[in-house]
This record gives sequence, structure tokens and C-alpha cells, in this order.
Amino acid sequence: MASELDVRARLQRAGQEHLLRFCAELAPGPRAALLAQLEPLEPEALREHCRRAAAACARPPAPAPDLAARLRPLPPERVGSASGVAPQTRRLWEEEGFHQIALNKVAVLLLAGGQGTRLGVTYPKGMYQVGLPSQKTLYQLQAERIRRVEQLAGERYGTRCTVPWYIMTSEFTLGPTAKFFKEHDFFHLDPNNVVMFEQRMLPAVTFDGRAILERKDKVAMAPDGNGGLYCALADHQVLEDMERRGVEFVHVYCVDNILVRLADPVFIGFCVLRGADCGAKVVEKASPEEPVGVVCQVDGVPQVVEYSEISPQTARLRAPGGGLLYNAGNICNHFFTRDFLQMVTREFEPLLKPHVAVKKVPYVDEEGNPVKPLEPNGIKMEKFVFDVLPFAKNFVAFQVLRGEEFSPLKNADSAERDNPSTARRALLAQHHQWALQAGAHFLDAHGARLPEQPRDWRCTCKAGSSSPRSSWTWTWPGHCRPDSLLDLPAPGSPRLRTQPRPGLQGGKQAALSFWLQNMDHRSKHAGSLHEGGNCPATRSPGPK
Ligand SMILES: CC(=O)N[C@H]1[C@@H](OP(=O)(O)OP(=O)(O)OC[C@H]2O[C@@H](n3ccc(=O)[nH]c3=O)[C@H](O)[C@@H]2O)O[C@H](CO)[C@@H](O)[C@@H]1O
Repeated sequence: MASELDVRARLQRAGQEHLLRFCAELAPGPRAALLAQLEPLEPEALREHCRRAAAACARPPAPAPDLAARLRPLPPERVGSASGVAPQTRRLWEEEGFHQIALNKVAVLLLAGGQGTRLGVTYPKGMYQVGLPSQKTLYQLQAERIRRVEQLAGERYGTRCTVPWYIMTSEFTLGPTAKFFKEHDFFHLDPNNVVMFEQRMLPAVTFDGRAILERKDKVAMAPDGNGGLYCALADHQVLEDMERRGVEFVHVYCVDNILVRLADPVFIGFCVLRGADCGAKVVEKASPEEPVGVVCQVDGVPQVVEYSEISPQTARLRAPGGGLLYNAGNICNHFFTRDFLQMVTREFEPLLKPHVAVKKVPYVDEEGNPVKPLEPNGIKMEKFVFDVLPFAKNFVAFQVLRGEEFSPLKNADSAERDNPSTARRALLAQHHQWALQAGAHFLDAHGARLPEQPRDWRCTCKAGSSSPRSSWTWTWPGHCRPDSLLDLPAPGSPRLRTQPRPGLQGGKQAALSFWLQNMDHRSKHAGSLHEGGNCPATRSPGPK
């Protein structure tokens, strides 16, 4: 370990010697911890980081004044649509995607280094459960969808498929995530195919360019943004690991979209057949104010302009048809070829410009007292995962339907949208739809069919409510196995009762009725259904 003297000399070169101002009064343990934290900080890089942060802060916190004039929507030839195409084209994309998956050329990569501040949890967001009857967490839902897509591709091509799962974590999320996966037996995935790696951390900086001490023995650090991915890929030789496994295509996604389709064969197939090196899924923006980035062109080059960096006037502009001019909302689902990622890590990463986030950063004052600021006092510098789009040779966007693919969990239930309730409802609606598409019929307690389009999916399912309110039954064709399709409480749980329905052919059809404790009295149709994975293959006709 470096001596205090060495570390002091390095900090002097970076102009950040104040970080050692309490060092002399620290006990040996905390002092060693502080020195260990400071040792890896390269003096030149630290100096540059602090200088950039202060310079960025000196500029007015507004979108670049000339940005609006340089923006254009993406040209239509760069945009594909999952819903607006002929079914045979969609099938072609899907087939190509499954083919690549069956060849073991597809991996998924989860960005899970964020802190979940808006949701208000202190643990990694992937460990959050939104109150489904099955009590599954986001991580579990994702793991099961990976298994399902492997299974579907395997069934089509008669092979054993593996979709490796790369998970980028940060200092905040690595420990708890790794522990959680071990405790849950990696959700029955092969641990060799789950690769966790850590992104870098950067010091938070005051407006005048001084790194902040959070405690006498600790510098305030934050992950370097989800664009820290590219350094992290290089730091941990992740692309080499992909190469060894034969992975060519990577689906990168963010942790909080409960509807995410892991390694979505349609998206993968579309990108591969278009010869894209880089792609992004988009949904139509719900409103000008929705906090999603906009996929567009700046100076003729495809790019995402983040919601924090577009002016309200530009966000409100309308196209001649009346819709939003910039309506391609980024849902943080990206397609990259491994070759492109290799080029980024080798050549382009140093060209990425960090973005500035002004935050309230806890610190110690000159006397060493801890302070929780009420106003923003510090700057965190972040790179964004989509900042590499301008380097793509052939970028494509892929428009999908919000109801089918996007319901992010950003906020606590006190917020109006993007909260646990909206995420839960979105998942139930998605699974209900998949069950219908797979040929399931929903029956009421008397065996009569329920309408296929429940009128009120807005009912709330309150976790923990005690009295059963309703029961229902559904049937499904023999090829849909309920255990892999349904989001159910664990077997044996008092919330789940199964009963065979007389008259149904064993094996061909089955029936299940269960009490839904968590139902709001306003709707009889809310359910707790299935994660059929990337469902397309379950979409075969049901029994007549
Ligand atoms: C920069 C970025 O991608 N912004 C997108 C992100 O915004 P948003 O601001 O919601 O992004 P988040 O802060 O939720 O981060 C997105 C993902 O990146 C991960 N993360 C974040 C910071 C970090 O240092 N390390 C890390 O891995 C998070 O864990 C999360 O999985 O999702 C929205 C859709 O929901 C998009 O419209 C935004 O364009």
C-alpha cells in the first residue's frame, strides 16, 4: 500500500491535497481506508476531472443554445417498427433472432450500477419486488426471461442454447447483487453464464472544483454513469470473454423496465438483417415532459438527446401530423455488435464527453462535522451509454409499443407514474395478453368466459391485504405449461389453491382456480400471470 507521503504528493499534483486534512487525527484503520481509496486516483486524471466539473458548472445550466437548430427527427429509413409491419416480415426478424440465439451468438448485458435514489431504496433496484403475487424481484423476472428465450430458441433448433448474462454493477451494487444471486441459486441459471463486473467510481466535486470529503475518512464517490460501461468492459476484459464464447451481438438494457424482453429475437433479428452495428428501441413519447431521452439526429448524426438536455420548447414541437416532432422515446434498450463495442473501447471512449449532474452531496465541514445539504452543492460527472451512437456506421431505431415493452420503475408509489403500482399493472396486463395469444381462456367462477379485453386494468393490487375478494379459473392449451407461464404465489402458499376442473382432458388442458387476495374490488379481471419469457413462440392457436 502507498504511504501517506506518496498519496499526499499525488494529491498535490492534482490540486486536491485538502482530502487529507483530517488524516492526522484518524485512527490507523480509517486512515488506511482513506489512503486505499485515494491511492488509485491518477493525479492527472483527477486534476482534469475536477477542472472539467468546475468548468461545466460555470456554464449556465441550460440546453446548448444552438441545439434546437441542429436537431432533426430520425429519417424514416433508419426506423423499423415491431407493430407496423406485415406479420411475415416480423416473423422473418423473429426467426433470424432465434437463429442467432440458437447459435449462441447473443448475450444480454444489464446496466445495474445505478443507486435507485428516486425509488428511495438503499439496495440495488434489481432486488426490488413490485408486489406481484409471486413476489418475484426484477432480477428474478429477468433471469426467468433469459431461461425462457434460451428454451424457445433451443426448441426451435434442437440445440442447447446459452444467452450469457453480463451484469455491470458499481461499488454500491456489486456486493448485495452477488449475495442475492447466490442466495437465490442464480435463479437456476448456470453461474458460469452470469458474469458480474464493476464500473468505475468518480469523486463528486464542489462547484469550484474541489473533490468532496463525505466523511473524514472517505471521499464522496459516485458511479461514472451507465456510459462507464465502456471503460468497465475494458477494465474487466469482458469483450474477450464474449469472444471466447462466440458472442457477436449484445442486448444492453437498464434494470428497471419490468416489461423488458431479454434478447428479444424480433429486435435482434431486425438489427442483424439490417446490418446494424448499433440500435435502440424506442416508444412514442407519452408527453413532451416525459423524462425519456429522444432518439434523433444532431447535425445529421444519430444521437440520443437526454431529457435533461432538451429545452421544453423543443420537446413540445409538433410534426405536421400533430404528433410530437421528437417522439422517439429512448427506453434504454440497445443493440451492439461485439465488433462495435471493441472499437468503442479501443478508440472512441476517450472522446466521450461527460455530462454534469448537480446534486446534494453529504460532506464534512471544516471542523469535521457531517452536513446533509438542503441545496445542491456538488457535481457528479457521468457518461451515458448512448453517447457512442454517433460513432456507429449503421445505426437503426426500432419502435415498439409502450404497453408491450415499456414500464419503468423509477419512483416510489407517492409519484403519479413509473412507480411500483404502474409496473405491476403493466406486467399483469402483458402476461394476460400473452396468455390470450397463447390460446388461454379466462373463466369466471361459474365457468363463463371473461371478456378478452378487461375494461379496467387500472385496479390496484395491494400487497398484504388480508381477505380473499375473488376467485377465478382459467384454462390453457396443453402446450402452455402453467408453471412457466403464470406469475403465481409459491406452491403451498395460503394464497394459492388449485383444483382440477372436472371434464378437462388430463395433460391436454388443465384448470386452476386461485384466490386473489391482492385484488381491488373494482375489478374482477386483474390477474397475476405469466412470464412466458419472450412470448412469441407461445403464440400458437389454442384449443377449439
Ligand atoms: C443515460 C441513460 O441511459 N438515460 C436513459 C435512462 O434514463 P434514467 O435517468 O431513468 O436512467 P437511470 O438513472 O435509471 O439509469 C439507467 C440504467 O443505467 C444504470 N446505471 C446508471 C448509472 C450508473 O452509473 N451506472 C448504471 O449502471 C441504472 O442502474 C439503470 O439500469 O432510461 C430512460 C428510460 O427509462 C431513457 O429514456 C434515458 O434516455
